[in-house]
Amino acid sequence: MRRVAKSFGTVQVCRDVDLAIETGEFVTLLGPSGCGKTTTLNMVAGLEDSTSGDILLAGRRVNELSPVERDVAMVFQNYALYPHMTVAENIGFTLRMRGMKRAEIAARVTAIAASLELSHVLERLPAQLSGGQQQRVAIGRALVREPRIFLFDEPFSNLDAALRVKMRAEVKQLHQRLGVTSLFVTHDQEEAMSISDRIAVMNRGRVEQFGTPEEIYARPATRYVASFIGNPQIELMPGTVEAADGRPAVRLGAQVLPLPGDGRFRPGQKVEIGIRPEHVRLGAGNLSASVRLVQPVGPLSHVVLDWDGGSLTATLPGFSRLQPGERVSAAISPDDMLVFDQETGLRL
Ligand SMILES: Nc1ncnc2c1ncn2[C@@H]1O[C@H](COP(=O)(O)OP(=O)(O)OP(=O)(O)O)[C@@H](O)[C@H]1O
Repeated sequence: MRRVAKSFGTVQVCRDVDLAIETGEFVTLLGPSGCGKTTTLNMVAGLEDSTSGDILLAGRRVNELSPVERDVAMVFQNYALYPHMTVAENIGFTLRMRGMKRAEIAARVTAIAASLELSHVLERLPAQLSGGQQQRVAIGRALVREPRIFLFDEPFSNLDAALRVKMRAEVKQLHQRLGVTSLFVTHDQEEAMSISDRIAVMNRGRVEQFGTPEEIYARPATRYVASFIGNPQIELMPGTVEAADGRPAVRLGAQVLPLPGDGRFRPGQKVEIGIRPEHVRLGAGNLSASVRLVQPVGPLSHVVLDWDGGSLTATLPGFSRLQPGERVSAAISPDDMLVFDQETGLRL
């Protein structure tokens, strides 16, 4: 997509969306409700016209082409299976519409059903399937057409949490096997991180950052991206850069924490410091805090700390023995701190 914009009347919902998706790539549009993800996907699908800009598929402008001519396949939140047709008939439906021979349809349906582990339910009606199976039928129906691009609009949002995690893995494995270019929409950052080759983080109709899960997580371009990705959320604290013993440091309330000495910072600069929970090390360091809350989640414990600069969450391995009210000292390596310009929100 090149500089794509979309307005509904006077309301602009997408601006300057530039996304170059490689053939075979799995890309996710991630952002909160209303940020324009579905509208962007619909413009790729041809279900919605763009107000300006180019939609390109395999290098060709397709703005004027219908959804069918674009050769894209869409999987929606509600699977929209035909209730009176069997699984086999649902999967083969578009092929029958195209007038393909029965034997060829049967062969394709059999192959797709095998890859989606649906072979044993081919003669059932959708109502006789679990939610996950229905979802796989919907994917099978899209796959059987051998589309150029697969578009998914929050396909797992109607499933319970456990099934959602399972379906993520299934879709990812399917993509690894078949390599169909895919564009996936979700507001769930963990889903996006776990499934994508690259993620486009959207905010109010714009793409704030387009990168691999690691780039987005470890090197967020903006404060918004940093706070949207990560669970527990990154802790953000306003501070001012100063020089301590000739080295840059940041003052957060009464505490002073060293910053990397690579020339990125100047004294007096207003910044916002981002600290991820796994970067807070307890037991050594000059940040003195008290334990407010210990939340074990199995492999990890999230420990919420109070200090005079605010609160901070530390993620520790296993079951923490810390008690509420206990005093601890914490250290954060300068290289682990994400520093943003307070005004622009851009990472420095
Ligand atoms: N047909 C329409 N007419 C007017 N406004 C619309 C229309 N479709 C979407 N919008 C508005 O455009 C904005 C973006 O909607 P969109 O559905 O793309 O967001 P989204 O990020 O997919 O959110 P969600 O996850 O809630 O679906 C919203 O503010 C929405 O109200």
